[in-house]
Amino acid sequence: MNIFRVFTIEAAHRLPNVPAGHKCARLHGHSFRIELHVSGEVDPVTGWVMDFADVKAAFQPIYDRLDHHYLNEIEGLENPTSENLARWVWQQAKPVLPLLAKVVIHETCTSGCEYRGE
Ligand SMILES: Nc1nc2c(c(=O)[nH]1)N=C([C@H](O)[C@H](O)COP(=O)(O)OP(=O)(O)OP(=O)(O)O)CN2
Ligand SMILES: [Zn+2]
Repeated sequence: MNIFRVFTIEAAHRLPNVPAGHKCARLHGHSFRIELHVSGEVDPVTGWVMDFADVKAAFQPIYDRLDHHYLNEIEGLENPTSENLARWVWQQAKPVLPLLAKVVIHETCTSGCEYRGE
């Protein structure tokens, strides 16, 4: 069974390695939507894989590093594309959420990526 919890962060970034003149080289911001997907067996007593509240609690310190921050200043996010953000979130969250199965980043309403840790 797969469960998920959705988080929204407000954050600024710029992409340092895009071609000259690319709009994303300029400082701008997004309301990034971050989905954490957790997979496991449904416990027959609780009826859940894990408590959504425990997903939230595990992610909170990571969330606090991202929300209302300039992503480029965060170690490991010097080039904060959606892809690199997904991998960074995975690397931070997997140790505290061992059942983590997928990270989905929505950078805008229409663009984003999925990462399963490969
Ligand atoms: N593969 C990726 N491509 C782009 C990324 C990225 O992280 N990975 N990021 C950007 C920019 O940060 C940009 O802010 C988002 O891109 P885009 O979807 O083009 O944004 P718009 O909302 O401006 O799209 P329009 O439909 O053109 O208005 C760029 N590419
Ligand atoms: Zn952007």
